[in-house]
Amino acid sequence: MTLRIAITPGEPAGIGPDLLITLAQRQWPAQLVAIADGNLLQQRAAQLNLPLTLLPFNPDEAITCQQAGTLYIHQVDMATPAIAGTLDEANGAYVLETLRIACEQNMLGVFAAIVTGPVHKGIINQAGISFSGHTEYFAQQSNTPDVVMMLATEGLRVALVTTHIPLAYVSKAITPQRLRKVTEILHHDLQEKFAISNPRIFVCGLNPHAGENGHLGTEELTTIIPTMEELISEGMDLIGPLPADTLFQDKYLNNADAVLAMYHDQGLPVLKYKGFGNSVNITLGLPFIRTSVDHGTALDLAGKGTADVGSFELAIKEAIHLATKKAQN
Ligand SMILES: NC(=O)C1=CN([C@@H]2O[C@H](COP(=O)(O)OP(=O)(O)OC[C@H]3O[C@@H](n4cnc5c(N)ncnc54)[C@H](O)[C@@H]3O)[C@@H](O)[C@H]2O)C=CC1
Ligand SMILES: NCC(=O)COP(=O)(O)O
Repeated sequence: MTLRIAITPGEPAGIGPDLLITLAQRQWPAQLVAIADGNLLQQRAAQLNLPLTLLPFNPDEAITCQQAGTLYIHQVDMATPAIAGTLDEANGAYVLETLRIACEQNMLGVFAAIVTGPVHKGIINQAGISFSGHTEYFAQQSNTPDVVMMLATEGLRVALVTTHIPLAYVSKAITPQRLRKVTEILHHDLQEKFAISNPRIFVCGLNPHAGENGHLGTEELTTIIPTMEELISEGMDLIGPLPADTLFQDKYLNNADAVLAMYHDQGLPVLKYKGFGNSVNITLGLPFIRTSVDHGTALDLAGKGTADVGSFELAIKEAIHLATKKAQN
């Protein structure tokens, strides 16, 4: 069965378009539909000296595998032409519109998954649109109250209890309800999406040394341990809370199906140190499959042809893999 995958290249001044054009030089076992401005892709392909034939996307046509050097295009007009490496807030609404269409069309079943390239959160906000990330945006657009950001590389999966919020708000955001919901979604998706029958999840503490019995912070005693005890009594295999500074060692990781970190910069630096360029970001709990890259817009590399395609490639492959499994079930 051939599947149809929506791809949003993200910020037009960043490396997302470059990476998509580079990856379109090969044949894919799925139909890849870029939701983007075709003029941007043609202009960037010329800048990178790569051939690109854009084929108008028609959802009523039969789904065929992607041929090398081609991309299907669902046209969304930019407000102004993009210059590689130079952000322009005039295109903030365009970026959001590509995400909105991708979400809507996935909800309607036109696509089997969404793969997103990197967006620049700052320039979207500068354009007057409140935006903290794809994860939160897709949750809101699909009316999903709780979703989980998980990044995965060979040998390590890291999921986050909180995502794109200021550090000052993290403690308050780690409520028993949120921790329970995140752990349930992670546990469920490790079973359903990754075929792990009884997932073992290692849980980080929030405070240094996991609070040192309340002497260095109390969230472990008031929230994390009681919630974990409840979930363990319901049958989950949870270990922790362990001090985050010593959790990420093979002794634990060799027996872990995932690590649950309390906040963005607790878990992701370790994941990216291990596998930057070879990691994929997967949103768990959404009503559709969504994968993404492990990196940002890398404006310093846009238009130069030197950006590493590894993570974008993995994001497309993982989306095809997850969507194929879902279709088979
Ligand atoms: N999936 C997404 O939409 C993501 C978006 N971002 C956004 O990207 C913007 C820039 O963020 P930064 O923190 O500067 O991170 P960044 O990932 O864009 O750049 C950090 C460093 O990594 C390098 N780098 C990034 N991707 C690379 C690649 N594919 N190949 C080779 N080198 C690469 C860059 O050249 C730079 O030196 C921010 O607005 C951030 O919010 C960040 C992460 C993910
Ligand atoms: N650090 C991950 C990141 O910024 C990408 O998040 P999202 O846009 O996929 O929600």
